[in-house]
Amino acid sequence: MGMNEPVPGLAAGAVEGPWYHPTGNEVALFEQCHARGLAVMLKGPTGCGKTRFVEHMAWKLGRPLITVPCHDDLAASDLIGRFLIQHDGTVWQDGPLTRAVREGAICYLDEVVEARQDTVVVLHALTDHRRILPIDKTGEVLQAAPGFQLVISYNPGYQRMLKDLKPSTRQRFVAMDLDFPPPELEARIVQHESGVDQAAANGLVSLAERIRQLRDRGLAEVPSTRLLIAAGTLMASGIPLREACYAAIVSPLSDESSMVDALRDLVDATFV
Ligand SMILES: Nc1ncnc2c1ncn2[C@@H]1O[C@H](COP(=O)(O)OP(=O)(O)OP(=O)(O)O)[C@@H](O)[C@H]1O
Repeated sequence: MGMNEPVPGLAAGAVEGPWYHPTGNEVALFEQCHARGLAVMLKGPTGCGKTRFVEHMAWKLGRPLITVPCHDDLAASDLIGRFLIQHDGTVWQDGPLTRAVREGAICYLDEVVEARQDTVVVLHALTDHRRILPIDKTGEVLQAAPGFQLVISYNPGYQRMLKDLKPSTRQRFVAMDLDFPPPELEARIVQHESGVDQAAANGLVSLAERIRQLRDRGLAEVPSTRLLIAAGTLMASGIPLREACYAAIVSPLSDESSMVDALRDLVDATFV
């Protein structure tokens, strides 16, 4: 989701909110962190439900949500704001973090480990008792409005050797581990999100279980709940089961022919 875009499902499903099925005690834990102004770090593999969880919690807590996808070019000014040159001078424009601080929104920094270290450091004064955001360029020091909460996501397996969060940053967050849900629950999620029938959802999850065992045998990324939902969506729209799995699970996971063959064999064994 891009910066500043509305939360999907919020307008359409405002009564029910973005659907999220808890996998443990994460809802109560998040609520307590929110009430006490504690920043949260969501740890977990790609596509396991971190973003959906934040969307759900923002809705549940009645706070606006401002999402920022992080990347290695993300500068502090992309978060805080900058002066824009106009015909009659310059005007200051708040960045997404500053807006969240002023509005008392939940600010979600997706894949924060991608951001430059000097960018991450601007978060520090917001994550302790001060709850302030100094804006050097305007000389302002903003006090975070009630309801402001910082949430970051972090995929511990991804690029582990290359990038990591500094301990001084990590220790400013309450960490919550979100992993793929247990099989029965993951099947329910796949069924709900894709509209596929129960038998096919169970099949997709047992396929995922088998493929996830290949993690240490040459498969860099294992299939996420998101991939299973994509395959289920194709199935529900009439694409034959195996074809849907080849397109939505096997091909996105690997380009290497021996691995692709092994994955296809697993698909064929699951959906005989
Ligand atoms: N517990 C859950 N309840 C409801 N839906 C879920 C749950 N877990 C996963 N999903 C589904 O999986 C999809 C992918 O999850 P999401 O986009 O939240 O992953 P993510 O962990 O934020 O991934 P990334 O790290 O790639 O951003 C969601 O759109 C949702 O359909």
